[in-house]
Amino acid sequence: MKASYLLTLAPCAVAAVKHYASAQSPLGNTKSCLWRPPPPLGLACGVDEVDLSLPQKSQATEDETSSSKSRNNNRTVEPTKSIWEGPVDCLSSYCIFFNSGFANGRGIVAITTTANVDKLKSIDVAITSSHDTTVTGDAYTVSEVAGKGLGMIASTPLRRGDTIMQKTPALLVHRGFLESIPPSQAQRNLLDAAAELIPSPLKEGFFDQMAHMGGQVHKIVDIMGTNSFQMDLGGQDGHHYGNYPEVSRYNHDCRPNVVFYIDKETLMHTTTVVRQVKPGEELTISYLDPLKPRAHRRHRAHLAWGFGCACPQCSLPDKEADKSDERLEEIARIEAQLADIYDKKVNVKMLKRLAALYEEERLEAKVANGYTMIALNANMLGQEKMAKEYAARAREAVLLEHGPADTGGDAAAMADLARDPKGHFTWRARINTR
Ligand SMILES: C[S@@+](CC[C@H](N)C(=O)[O-])C[C@H]1O[C@@H](n2cnc3c(N)ncnc32)[C@H](O)[C@@H]1O
Repeated sequence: MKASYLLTLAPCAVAAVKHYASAQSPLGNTKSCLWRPPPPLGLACGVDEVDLSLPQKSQATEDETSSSKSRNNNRTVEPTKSIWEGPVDCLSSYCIFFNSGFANGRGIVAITTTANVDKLKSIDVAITSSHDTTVTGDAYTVSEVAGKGLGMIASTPLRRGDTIMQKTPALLVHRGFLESIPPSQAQRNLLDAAAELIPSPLKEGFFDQMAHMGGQVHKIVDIMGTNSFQMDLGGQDGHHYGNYPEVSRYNHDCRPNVVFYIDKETLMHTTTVVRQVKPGEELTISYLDPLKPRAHRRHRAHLAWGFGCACPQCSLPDKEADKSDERLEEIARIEAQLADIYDKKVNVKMLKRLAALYEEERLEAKVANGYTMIALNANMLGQEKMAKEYAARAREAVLLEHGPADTGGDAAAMADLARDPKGHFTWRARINTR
C-alpha cells in the first residue's frame, strides 16, 4: 500500500517541481512564459527575456480603416482568403512565409522552417473561425507614463479574471534564425523583407513599436529585441519569437496586475487581470521571473531592455527589499520541502505560511504552482477542506497563467482533486508514509 502511494505520487510531485523550475529557466518550458528578447544581431550571445506590443492608436486606425471602408463603399469587405504563401526568400534553412488572410485578414508573416510552416497551416483553421479580439472593450488607453515611454492605462474598473485582449502575432521568427546562424547583412535583409510583408494596418503598428536601442544596430532586430515573446509551436524545433504589436505597450512590473499566456494551438496571446484595478492605474505584466530576488531582477531588466527597474517592488527601501527577498527565499525553501514526499516536517502550518507569503509578496500573477503544491500537500495530510479550497484556487490560477491548454493538464488535475479529495491518489499519502 505504502509503495503504491509512493509510486503514483512521485511523478505528480516531480511534474509540479519541474513545472516550477522550468518557468525560471530560459527555454526550459515548452510554453511561452517570460518575456525574452532575441539577441541583437552582431552581439556574441543572447540575453534572457523579451516582450512586444502595438499602440491603441494603431488599433483605432485599424478600426477606423475597416469601418470607414464599409461606410464609404456601403458593402461588406470580403476578408482575404487564409492561404500560406512562400517560401519567398531564404537564408540557410529559414524562409519567409506569409498569410495575408490569417485571423480574418489580420495577417501574419513567419521566418521559419518548412516543417514549422506545416504546423502553422493547421493552426490557421482554428484562428480564422475565432477572431482576434479585444475582449474587454474600452478597458485601457495608451498614454505616456513618466520614465517608461508609452504604457497601458486602465480606463474602467477591472477585476481578477477580466481579459484585456487576445491577439495573434504579426511576425514569428524562428529562434535558430536569430541565434544559430552568424549575424550578417543577408539576415537583416530577410528581416526587412519579412516586415514589409505584414499587411496594413498591422504593419504600421509593427513599425510603431518601441526600439529600445534607438534602432541603431537594425530597426527590426531592435523592435524584436524590445517586444518579442518566446513561444513554442511544439515538436523538437518549434521555438520562435513572436511579435504582437498591440501587446507591446504593457510596461514591466515585478508585481504586475496582468498575466499573459500564449496558446500554441492558436498562437493567441491573452492578457488577463489578476487583481482589482482602478481607472487611471497602469496595466503591467512581468517581463521577468517575479520569484527572483531584487538584484537579479534589476540586473535582467537592465541587460535585456536597458531600463533600471524602478517598479514599486524594486524601489522599496533596502530594508524592506531585503525582507521581500527573504520571503522569496522562504517560498523556494517551503516548495522544495512540499515536493519531497519523504520530508517529515511538512505540516498544515507550513502550507498556510506559503499561502501567506504569496499574499504578502503580492504575487497574484504567479500563484498557480504554489497553490497546486498547497492543494496536493493538504490532501496528503488528510485536510479535505483545505485541499478542496486550494485545488479550486490552483485551477483558476493555472487557467489565467497558462491558459486552458495548460502544461501537463494541471487545471484538469486540480479539478479532479477539488471534486473528490478522498478519492484522489494523494489522500493521506504523507500520513500513510510516516
Ligand atoms: C515592450 S516595451 C513597453 C512599451 C514601451 N514603454 C513603449 O513606449 O512602447 C519595453 C520598453 O518599455 C520601457 N519600460 C518597460 N517597463 C519599464 C519600467 N518598469 N521602467 C522603465 N521603463 C520601462 C523600456 O524602455 C523597455 O525597453
